[in-house]
Amino acid sequence: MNSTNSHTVIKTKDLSIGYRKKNLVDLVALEINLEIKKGELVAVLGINGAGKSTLLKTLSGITKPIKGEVVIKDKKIQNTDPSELARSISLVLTEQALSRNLSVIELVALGRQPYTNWIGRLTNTDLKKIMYAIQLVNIEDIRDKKCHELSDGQFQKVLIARALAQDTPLIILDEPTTHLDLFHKAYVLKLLQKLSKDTNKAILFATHEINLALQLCDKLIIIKDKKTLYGTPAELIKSGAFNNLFPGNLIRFDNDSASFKIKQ
Ligand SMILES: Nc1ncnc2c1ncn2[C@@H]1O[C@H](COP(=O)(O)OP(=O)(O)OP(=O)(O)O)[C@@H](O)[C@H]1O
Repeated sequence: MNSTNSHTVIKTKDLSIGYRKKNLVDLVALEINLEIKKGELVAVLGINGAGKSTLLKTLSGITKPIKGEVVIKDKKIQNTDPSELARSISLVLTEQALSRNLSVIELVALGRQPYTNWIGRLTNTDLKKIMYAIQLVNIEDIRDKKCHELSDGQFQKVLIARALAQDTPLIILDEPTTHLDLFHKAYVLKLLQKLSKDTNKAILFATHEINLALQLCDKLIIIKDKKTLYGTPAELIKSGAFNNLFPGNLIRFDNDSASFKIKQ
């Protein structure tokens, strides 16, 4: 296997993703070749059912590749044990059944699980990382609230703080702006952009907020018709990647404003 550049956080080689049922393979996308580096903010885009969640699940080791490789720290993900993986990738799934009865600080502290001993006792280093994560996301004022008392936007920030406390080189988020209003969508994605630069972590997220992703991300992964395109927003716009992203004639991509418009 070729060794990765020291700035590479995760890469794939001829990766095919999908689901196996008995002897049948349901292929979602194929020949995915991408490389995400430290400090990069990368969005996965595509219409409903294109395969965004499947890609994130495969990159985080939850779903096995159908073919090809996912490589983290020069090692295939299949050969990485779960505790090592938990120190490499933190995963934020908005719909996950997390106890909303925990306080904010307790939920953020769960991010330290990969490092704590079997009774889960937190060391001073753990506490420092928890407080630092809370400070980075600017939620000091709600740290003692119960999670069920929070708005969706506040809860999303708490989940991001938990991922930061886990202190991994890669954070993966599946639709982190679902249920948020336009202001909070922009706020959360701008926060992710700032965190990627301030902490030098790679942050990868799936989203339907294409206009915001075009403005904020370093790179974009587009999944369409089982194929992926990977590049900077400028490269993808230039190659016409957005022109046929959606079916029909309802919306069109406007190159000048780099955004989608309703066809009048
Ligand atoms: N556990 C599963 N088993 C079999 N097929 C699945 C499974 N999960 C998803 N799929 C199928 O894989 C395809 C891609 O689904 P996926 O959830 O990855 O898309 P998505 O781009 O994240 O969609 P959305 O934007 O609606 O969340 C779909 O056809 C879906 O039905």
